[in-house]
Amino acid sequence: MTATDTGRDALSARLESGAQALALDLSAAQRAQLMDFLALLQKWNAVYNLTAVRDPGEMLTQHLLDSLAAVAPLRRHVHAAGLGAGGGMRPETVRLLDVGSGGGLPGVVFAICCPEVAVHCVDAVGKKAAFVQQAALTLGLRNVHGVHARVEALNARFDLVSCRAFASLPDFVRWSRTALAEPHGVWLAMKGRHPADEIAALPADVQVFHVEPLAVPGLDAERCIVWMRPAV
Ligand SMILES: C[S@@+](CC[C@H](N)C(=O)[O-])C[C@H]1O[C@@H](n2cnc3c(N)ncnc32)[C@H](O)[C@@H]1O
Repeated sequence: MTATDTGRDALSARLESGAQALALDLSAAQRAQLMDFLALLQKWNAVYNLTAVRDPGEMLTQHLLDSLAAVAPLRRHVHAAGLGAGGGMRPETVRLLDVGSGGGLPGVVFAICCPEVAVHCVDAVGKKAAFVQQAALTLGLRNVHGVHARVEALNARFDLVSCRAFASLPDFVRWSRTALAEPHGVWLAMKGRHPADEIAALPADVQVFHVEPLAVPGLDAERCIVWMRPAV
């Protein structure tokens, strides 16, 4: 066994215990894809400028586990809203747009954990979208698409529009509004501490229907999801 194998085994054990702490049901194949995605982020970070985090253990906590913390809430929403195969109301594939996805966070993690969701990772920087496209090919993820565009320029519509470390809530909803399928579409914004000021600055036609606290295993920091929808 090489030192690289040992490192991967240790990270893999941390991923498994993190998933357990999040009560996340992941198959062995999904855990392997997450580890392979982490390896791709590490390998190509210098070329594509994907993240300021360089240490693999830090990448695991700050990127993978942080994104994984939002998976159970995403699965719950997809199920409760009757989206996705077998959901009855809208049996076709669920469409999610991850705005300012960078190296595919959280979009690629969502796609690995939720195969019924077609994830489009949009970024204004071409090489980041190219990395996501390449990662999708390498990992065999047919439900991931890397899109090089500014979100404001998109014409397509999505059932869910997510972001992480992207912009203030008012800018996020303003720039992505035309990409949200109405009336059922929702925004899922991953944030640090409860962003009361940003919520207060939202336009009147956007309603926050839930601010959901998240606990990231191994991270002593506040995290939440701000769930929003168009106000009727
Ligand atoms: C701080 S990074 C966050 C990347 C990733 N979501 C993460 O959590 O690591 C913000 C990303 O938003 C992208 N971006 C900024 N403005 C954008 C726009 N109008 N449309 C699409 N992407 C944009 C940037 O290129 C950058 O990759």
